[in-house]
Amino acid sequence: NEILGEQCKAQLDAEFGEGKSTFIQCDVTHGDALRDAFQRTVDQFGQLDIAINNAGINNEKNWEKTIQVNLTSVIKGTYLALEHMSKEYGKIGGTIINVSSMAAFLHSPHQPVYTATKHGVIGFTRAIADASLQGDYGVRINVLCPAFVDTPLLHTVEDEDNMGKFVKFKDDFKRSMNKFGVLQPSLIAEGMMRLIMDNSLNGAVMKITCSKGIHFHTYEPMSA
Ligand SMILES: NC(=O)C1=CN([C@@H]2O[C@H](COP(=O)(O)OP(=O)(O)OC[C@H]3O[C@@H](n4cnc5c(N)ncnc54)[C@H](O)[C@@H]3O)[C@@H](O)[C@H]2O)C=CC1
Ligand SMILES: CC/C=C\C[C@H](O)/C=C/C=C\C=C\C=C\C(=O)[C@@H](O)C/C=C\CCC(=O)O
Repeated sequence: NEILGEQCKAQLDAEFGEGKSTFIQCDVTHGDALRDAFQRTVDQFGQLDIAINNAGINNEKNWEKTIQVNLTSVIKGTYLALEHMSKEYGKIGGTIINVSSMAAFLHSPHQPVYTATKHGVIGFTRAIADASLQGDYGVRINVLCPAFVDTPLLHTVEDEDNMGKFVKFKDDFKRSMNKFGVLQPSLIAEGMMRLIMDNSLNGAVMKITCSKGIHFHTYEPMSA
């Protein structure tokens, strides 16, 4: 989103001075453009320390696009970040955050493909985090699962262009939002900072909800 991206850069320039940030417009589903965005970032700032694969859409009509953005591009973004961070590539380490959703824990019958992508982000992130540990990549990789957040994405549940035949269930969504509440983006940012700053976290599944705030999902240890 070039308009919001340039606005964000202007805010950062005002706060931190010119040259401390850059905005690179890129469609994450265009592999070469995504690779180029990572390379231009490293060319400008010298190294890559933190990567957050956040782009996401809600489109049950064009569900193949939803898989491309929400899952395939998160996997591609993770692999590209590892090329610039991992000791296996002679780099110095770093940290990656992939954005899933509480939809992976409390699925909605009205978003079957969105739900599938968010489950996939958790599974991939936990697995690649283990690979990073066992392979001594020097990279911590964690996943963040927000509940409903007050952003434009939330309003797409009312659009037939996004929901297709599931738009008739939009009142169910409103009931869920009333039941579970709607978070502010600032709390999601707080969760991201915690994942970035806590060096003990790798393969963690952070959940952020109105009822429990920032907390972590725990899995039963795998038994033989
Ligand atoms: N808003 C909510 O209730 C929740 C959102 N999430 C997740 O949070 C993440 C961020 O979404 P929000 O900020 O809520 O929505 P948003 O719609 O405000 O932001 C999504 C961003 O992704 C970008 N984007 C979409 N497709 C893209 C593409 N092909 N290439 C590059 N950028 C692209 C958009 O330009 C936009 O800046 C998403 O992964 C979403 O699934 C997770 C749980 C709850
Ligand atoms: C297109 C935007 C639509 C949805 C955005 C988002 O990705 C979907 C969220 C879906 C579900 C949200 C659920 C919220 C649940 C809570 O707030 C919890 O308090 C409910 C209690 C337990 C959940 C189960 C668990 O924690 O394992």
